[in-house]
Amino acid sequence: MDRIIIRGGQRLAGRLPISGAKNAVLTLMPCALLTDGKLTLSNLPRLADVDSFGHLLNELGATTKVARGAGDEFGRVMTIDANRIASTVAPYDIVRKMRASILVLGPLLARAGEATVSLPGGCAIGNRPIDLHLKALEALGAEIELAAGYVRAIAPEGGLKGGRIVFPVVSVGATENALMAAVLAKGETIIDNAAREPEITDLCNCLVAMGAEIEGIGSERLIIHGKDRLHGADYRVMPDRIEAGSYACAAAITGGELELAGARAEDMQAILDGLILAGAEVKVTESGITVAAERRLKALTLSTAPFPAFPTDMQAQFMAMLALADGASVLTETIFENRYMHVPELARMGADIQVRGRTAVVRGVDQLRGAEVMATDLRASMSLVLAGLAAEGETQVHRVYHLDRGYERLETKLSQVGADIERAGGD
Ligand SMILES: CC(=O)N[C@H]1[C@@H](OP(=O)(O)OP(=O)(O)OC[C@H]2O[C@@H](n3ccc(=O)[nH]c3=O)[C@H](O)[C@@H]2O)O[C@H](CO)[C@@H](O)[C@@H]1O
Ligand SMILES: C=C(OP(=O)(O)O)C(=O)O
Repeated sequence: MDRIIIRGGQRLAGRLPISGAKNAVLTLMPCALLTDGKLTLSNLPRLADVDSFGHLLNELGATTKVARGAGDEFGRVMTIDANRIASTVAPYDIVRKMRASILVLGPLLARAGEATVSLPGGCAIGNRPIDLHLKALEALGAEIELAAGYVRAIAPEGGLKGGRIVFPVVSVGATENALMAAVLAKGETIIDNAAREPEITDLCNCLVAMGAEIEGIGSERLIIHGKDRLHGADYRVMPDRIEAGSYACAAAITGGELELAGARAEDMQAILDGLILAGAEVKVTESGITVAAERRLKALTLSTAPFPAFPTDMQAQFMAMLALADGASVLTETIFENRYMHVPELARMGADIQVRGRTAVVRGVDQLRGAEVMATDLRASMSLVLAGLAAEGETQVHRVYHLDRGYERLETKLSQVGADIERAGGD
């Protein structure tokens, strides 16, 4: 298994292009199942999850073609043709690699009238049930059965019917599945307490480009007027706000200055506010966002919550950054019950962090030291890379496959702005 080797202490400076968003592309790809036309996605990031989702779509009978993007620095173009759905079963082997596979449930059910998807199960950051996805589909008339580790959903005679969905808690994935099912249901669907993450807006915009009718885009109430059919479309994947936020932390933790080319400030205001409060300088330009830090950062108090608040997907990266700040920071994780797997690894590099329940107190230290550390999940891995960039000496981050799920060409991008970083094989 590959590892990443970082010799820390380099100040990062320069222009770093931001790729298409993982969490957007993973909900845009299943939209192809809603139409017999072709869906062409540009600004497609090179990520293991995109490959896995492509394999899943192939398994269902869709063809996927990938080409180089014109003018894009990294982005590619994928054309998905699900003219014929050959299977409505998403097998365990693919679903276990990528939880977002559950997002084929809504579209398959809406278009083919049935779907059988392996239950994704728990993962390192928490339990992650799918009860809200299933309740939402039931509200549209689906019958659901759980057996042998699979969820089987069947639409009523004549197809799904519009309905009323009120989410008791905000769920990104459940909102996505509900939306993708409702666009082909008969009549009107109202979704209340919908997630408002920018990736949901991206999904709505793509569905509208395919002929869907959705009111309230970007708000917590979505009203969908179902259509008999959707058509193909060309759609550009939004920039990755979490990748941009992660590299903003890389600029801040190394006392450097990075231009995050293509990043959109309106998608990540809470992240930028956090950086500014910590003492970083943030400039929004026409082509992206520039983040710089000249002095030692200051401690922060932060709590994760659904958009527009501070995202859980940035908690680990901020923790690494604050491990070197002046004073004691208090971070509270309210979304996932077990998202502190990076704490013991950061501690091995000299960080002073105490976790009590959902709250972590991070007392800034003067220096981190390189060490061999183990990545446990995607953002935990990034927090270790960030710590390694600032640490004295060499850091080896093992289990790099987590990073490959969500960061396109991490070593290339970071070495182009001055990091001493490389990928090495086998451990
Ligand atoms: C591919 C993708 O877009 N992943 C993102 C998505 O994950 P994902 O869509 O899985 O996250 P959710 O928003 O659904 O989860 C939020 C909370 O709701 C709970 N829950 C969720 C569904 C359900 O049926 N029942 C239930 O109890 C979860 O356990 C969690 O505590 O949003 C998360 C929260 O912003 C991000 O961290 C992930 O990066
Ligand atoms: C938790 C994440 O992703 P996923 O939902 O794909 O596991 C993430 O992107 O940080």
